Amino acid sequence: MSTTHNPYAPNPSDFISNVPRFEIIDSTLREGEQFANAFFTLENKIRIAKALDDFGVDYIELTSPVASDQAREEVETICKLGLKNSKILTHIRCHMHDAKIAVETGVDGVNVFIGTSNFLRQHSHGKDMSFITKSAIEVIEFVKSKGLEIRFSTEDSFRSDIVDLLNIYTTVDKIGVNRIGIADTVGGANPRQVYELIRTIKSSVKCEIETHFHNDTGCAIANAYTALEAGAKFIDTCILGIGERNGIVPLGGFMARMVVSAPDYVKSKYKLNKIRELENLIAEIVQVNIPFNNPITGFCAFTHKAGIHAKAILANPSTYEILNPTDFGLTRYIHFANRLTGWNAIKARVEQLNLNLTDDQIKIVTQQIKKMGDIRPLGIEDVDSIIKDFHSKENEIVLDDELSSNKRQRVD
Ligand SMILES: CC(=O)SCCNC(=O)CCNC(=O)[C@H](O)C(C)(C)COP(=O)(O)OP(=O)(O)OC[C@H]1O[C@@H](n2cnc3c(N)ncnc32)[C@H](O)[C@@H]1OP(=O)(O)O
Ligand SMILES: O=C(O)CCC(=O)C(=O)O
Ligand SMILES: [Mg+2]
Repeated sequence: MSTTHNPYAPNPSDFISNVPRFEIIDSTLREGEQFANAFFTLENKIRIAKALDDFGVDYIELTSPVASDQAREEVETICKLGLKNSKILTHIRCHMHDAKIAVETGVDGVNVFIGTSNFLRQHSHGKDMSFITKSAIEVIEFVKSKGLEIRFSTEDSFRSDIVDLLNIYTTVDKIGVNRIGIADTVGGANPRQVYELIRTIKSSVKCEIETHFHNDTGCAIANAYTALEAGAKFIDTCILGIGERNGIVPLGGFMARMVVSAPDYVKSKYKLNKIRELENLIAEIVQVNIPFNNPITGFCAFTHKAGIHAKAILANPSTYEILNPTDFGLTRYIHFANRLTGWNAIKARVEQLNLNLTDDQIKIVTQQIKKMGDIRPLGIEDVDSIIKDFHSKENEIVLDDELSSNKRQRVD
């Protein structure tokens, strides 16, 4: 027997990795409010905050209280909910005006940001690095003096000069911040760039690292995972990934990634069976459908179709599943009403229908199903009626055989 390890055929346990004990900063009520379709009433904000708390996210980030009178009221109201699991943050510009309002709202901490790339320095706030550094120090010291958590983030970190980044991060680290934030604001970073930047920054600061990945190029979850491998601890998420443009790391998809990499930690900390409820809640409020290929909750995320897959799934679901639907309170489904089906899947259906057919008979009826599946899409009723017809005809043949053998016996 060969003992060569095949790297393309890992066991489920081969996906477990040594990522740190990460924490989730869910920004559905901040970044998510920047999603084109989002209009959150106070009542809905409370529903979402309570649902996120129940799921177990570590932090909930709220829209700046400076955005509007109502926004401020919402921050104050959510801070008074007395959530059990989640601390409350608000997200403000690196500006004393915003900081003074934020610290009065009752939040546990403040997430401060300012753009450091040439694009943002020229076209957003127009400030140079020395002004940014001065404002950062002033705001951080002020928020700390109020006894609140403080995170300082550079917006558009991946298009910022590395020397500027190291200077600003080491400066704020020396003053003492809870976290620094690294943001892929335009969603252009790839996992290798994420690994390199976070490794470099991690080796220069003592504080923890939070990350914020946009999904413009489809790398958000992969980048979040790589950030953890590189030493980040906090990941920003939104339910269904909603946010500015096409959004950021989706909470559910990120959980799918992490339950494979750190199953004990994830299952003990977060109520995975609440993901569907959370996503349905947001989908309804922002009027979108859950994508068919969404991790975990897409309508066919646990549906197996081809005969080869169905046979192996019936023998051992892990053969073709890296996620176990029961971890999310869901069930798997075997789609047997199509021409790609095989006799093992049809046998399982015959057993469900409580009918008796031999394996050879099931192979014949499977061919009949495939013939019909060549002509048109099939429903379960089509397959069931083919099986039942076949079964009745086979029974008639048996009865005929029995009758003629009885007759023969009488003649004999
Ligand atoms: C990448 C991100 O998602 S960052 C978070 C984005 N979030 C938001 O924008 C929250 C909602 N925003 C708002 O309600 C408004 O934009 C406000 C209240 C913050 C500001 O409104 P306005 O004063 O009317 O300014 P406006 O939105 O047109 O422009 C942004 C202003 O913030 C300044 N600014 C932008 N980023 C920063 C920053 N990180 N730190 C300090 N100032 C900043 C800009 O210079 C500009 O000020 P200016 O008009 O004096 O030049
Ligand atoms: O505050 C941050 O770290 C991120 C802000 C943001 O939403 C972004 O840069 O896309
Ligand atoms: Mg963002």
